[in-house]
Amino acid sequence: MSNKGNSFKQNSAPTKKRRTQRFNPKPITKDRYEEVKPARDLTETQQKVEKIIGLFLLIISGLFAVAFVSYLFTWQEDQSYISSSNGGWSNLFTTSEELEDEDIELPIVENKLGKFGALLANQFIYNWFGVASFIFILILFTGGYKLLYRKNILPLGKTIIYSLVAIIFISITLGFLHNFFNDTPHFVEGKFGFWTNQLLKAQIGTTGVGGIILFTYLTLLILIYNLDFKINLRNKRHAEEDDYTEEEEVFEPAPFNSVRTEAARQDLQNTLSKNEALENRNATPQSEPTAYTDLDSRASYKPRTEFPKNVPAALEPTLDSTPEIPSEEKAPTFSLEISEPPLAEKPKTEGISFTVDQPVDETWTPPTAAIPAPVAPQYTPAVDVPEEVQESDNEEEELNEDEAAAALALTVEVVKEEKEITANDLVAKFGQYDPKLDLAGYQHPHLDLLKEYGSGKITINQEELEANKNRIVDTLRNYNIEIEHIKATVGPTVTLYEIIPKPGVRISKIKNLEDDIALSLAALGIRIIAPMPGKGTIGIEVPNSTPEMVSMRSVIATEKFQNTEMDLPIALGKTISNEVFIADLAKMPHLLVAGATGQGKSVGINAILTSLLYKKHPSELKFVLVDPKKVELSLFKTVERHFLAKLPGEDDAIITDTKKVINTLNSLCIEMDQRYDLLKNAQVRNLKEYNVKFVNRRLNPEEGHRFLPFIVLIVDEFADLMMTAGKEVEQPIARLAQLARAVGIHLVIATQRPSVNIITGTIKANFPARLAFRVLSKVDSRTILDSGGADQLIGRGDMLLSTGSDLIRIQCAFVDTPEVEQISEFIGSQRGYASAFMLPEYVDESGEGSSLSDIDLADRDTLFEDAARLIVLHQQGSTSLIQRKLKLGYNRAGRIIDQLEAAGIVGSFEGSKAREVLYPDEYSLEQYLETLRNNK
Ligand SMILES: Nc1ncnc2c1ncn2[C@@H]1O[C@H](COP(=O)(O)OP(=O)(O)OP(=O)(O)O)[C@@H](O)[C@H]1O
Repeated sequence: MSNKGNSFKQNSAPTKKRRTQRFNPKPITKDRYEEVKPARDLTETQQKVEKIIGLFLLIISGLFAVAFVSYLFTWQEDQSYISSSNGGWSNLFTTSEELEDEDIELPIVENKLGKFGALLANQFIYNWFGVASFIFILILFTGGYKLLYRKNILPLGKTIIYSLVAIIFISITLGFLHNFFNDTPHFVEGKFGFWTNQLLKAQIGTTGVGGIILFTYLTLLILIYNLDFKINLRNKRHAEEDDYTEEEEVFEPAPFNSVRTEAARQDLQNTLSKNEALENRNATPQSEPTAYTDLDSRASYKPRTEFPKNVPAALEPTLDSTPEIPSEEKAPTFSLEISEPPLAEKPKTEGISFTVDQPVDETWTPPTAAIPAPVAPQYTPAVDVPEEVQESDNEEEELNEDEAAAALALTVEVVKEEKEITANDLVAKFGQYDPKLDLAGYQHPHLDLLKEYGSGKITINQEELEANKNRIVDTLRNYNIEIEHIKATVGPTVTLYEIIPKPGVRISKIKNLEDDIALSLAALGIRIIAPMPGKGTIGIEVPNSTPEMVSMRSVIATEKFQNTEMDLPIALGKTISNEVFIADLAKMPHLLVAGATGQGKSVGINAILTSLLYKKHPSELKFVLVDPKKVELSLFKTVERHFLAKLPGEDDAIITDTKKVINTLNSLCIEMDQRYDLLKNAQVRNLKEYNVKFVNRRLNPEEGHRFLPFIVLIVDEFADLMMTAGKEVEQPIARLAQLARAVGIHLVIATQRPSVNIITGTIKANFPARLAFRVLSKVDSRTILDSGGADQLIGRGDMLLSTGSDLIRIQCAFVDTPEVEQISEFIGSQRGYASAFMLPEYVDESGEGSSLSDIDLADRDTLFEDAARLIVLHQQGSTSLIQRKLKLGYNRAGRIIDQLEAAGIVGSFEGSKAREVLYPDEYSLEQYLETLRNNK
């Protein structure tokens, strides 16, 4: 795989162009136009008023533009009319004759907007803010556009605030510059700019005003671009180095070959080992790669010439705090905080041999020419460190305590400073590490690849509402339940009627009437929520007679999705109150999806994938796609070199074969373990903190550190896997679900059959977020959601999301196969990485992988099925049992047990113990045997 893409040089010496790309906010393109919240809350009259005001503002903005532009050319000619000494605005109401009497020449004005235009432009430009007044046109246009089209061309609030600030500063700055260019017309800065400057000048002089203006602009640059004052930093560093050299002389021991040197070095090692102990408080072993950094620090005790000045990064002993992602204010997005397991508790994978095939494209290649490799100090080769540290431990008591304390204090300080400077220096010199640089020209899919379905608006059928309301009230009245108040909220597919019963009515009574209400409304999919959490009402959800499709486009186009700061935003659809629902997969942190066949599960999975593809850059996210059905996810094959991850040596990134699924899951476990080790070395708690540190060049790629993309595992048909591989799949899935969230590995597991032997207790416990499409029975609904409800959904993307505490009904966004194809092709046609993201290699621990795969299940023993039943019945996987009961010879029984293992009915050979039986009951076995027979 080529490594050129992300070479240090490319990522280290940003050209001017690159900086601009990084710092400049994204240009506003048509795709980024955001839709304003639907006008469903407004009455028709209000909507009309809004449109009229919008149109008015747009036209006014056009007229302002005409008046202002023409003022620039005609102000001199119109001077006599507009000057306040001649009457100013009051002239507007004076007739031509009267003006003529006052010796004002005709034609009165040249301004293209006539007398009014001349006066208006004069007011804004001359009397107020000078040419900066043109910005008012932008404000009027943005406001007008928003009201008329119900779309934001720019965020209105921000535009107004920024524009007003800009008007003031531009006016003042131009006023200041006027001091130096006297021949410019006076209206350039307007009276505001002029007088503000005069006032300030009187107090602090021209230089003072210049200083304030410069300060203001630099402050703005810092606020917007976090401007770096590199020169200062570098100077500071040199100054510090110089200071340090002086101190260094005090501590410089005698020549290295003398006995005294050896002792001094020993002391130093002792203090360093203490220092390391302090820094790695929570158990970084001395031989861990961090020694590299510390060695560099040790080198600081060598003469200057050997100091590795350009060490790429250094570990920073304090934890970086990750900036909090502001949660969406109004949106009902949920964020599920689950405390991460302490690193120490992370189980280790034992006995699995693997080699790491590091995807070079994803890593920062260490400097070669630009930055010399660190010079290892001659007297302390890296490999010697642990040994010496041990020795020093033994001699610790012999140390002179005072000296040690002094040396320790100094060392800690020096080490810290050097690390700080090295990392900061690198950032100052080369900018932050940019993971996107390899595919800098990558374009996110644009909105036009998605289709608009339906009108996108909710049509309220008053008659239907009224009729349903009456029927609900009547039905309840038949059962002597009186209602105080009833209110309807119309969603895309379902209308929610909230009722407040008269005091004294028992809630359970209404809940029991579910079927009766459904009967009276002659509608499927009635769901009663009694009581509505946090509302004090009882909700009755009734399907609309004409459901509205929610298109993926209408969800992706919203401001809420475009501006979301979530790590892994998934736009699921719209809630019952027609609000766009976006959830953060990173916080869920895993999602279990269930639904009977044909109810919208595949569309749901496509919606999840599409949202992530729209939002993330290929460097930030990789998918592991498991598709036993072989057809559902094959559309994503084209994005292999951008977004997919696979095992080394595999041809296909989309995994369809059960054995390969097991290998991939185990490989993901290894990736998880490796990531935990990296996190531990970096002394951070999660992927985000880790990446922040890496981007700030505080982690050394030579120690194996790399930018870590999120990995999302999507399994389209989990039941199939559980049937064929049982525990072998369940175990790694459970392990990943328990531990992987902190290292950015998230799982989305879908199943048609939410039965307890598929969604086992272990799996359920680790998937707090569950998404249920319509299922066929209440039992299934209980299995997936721990409550009923999913059996009452109406299908076609109608779904319930359980977040542990809440149950939210959502209409899933619809994205059709051709759209997904187009998106994949759009991404696939762009330049990608040399290959898919490589997962660590997994070699089957038992070494039986190859021999098992040699077994051809199509060529099963005639007694294979009988043996399987026998073993499942006795729950004992032993060859001798088959031998005895089926009266077979050892060899044949042995062959059958191998076949049973290859078929995933029994586990692997476990020495003297009987093999594990992977099917709990005959029923599941029979189902599996049937699949085997059909596949024959
Ligand atoms: N969100 C949605 N909005 C409107 N219609 C939908 C939606 N989701 C699914 N449908 C309709 O339902 C049909 C079946 O959906 P889908 O293929 O996703 O079902 P499924 O649960 O994956 O079925 P299977 O498990 O058999 O693959 C779609 O072809 C589409 O017509």
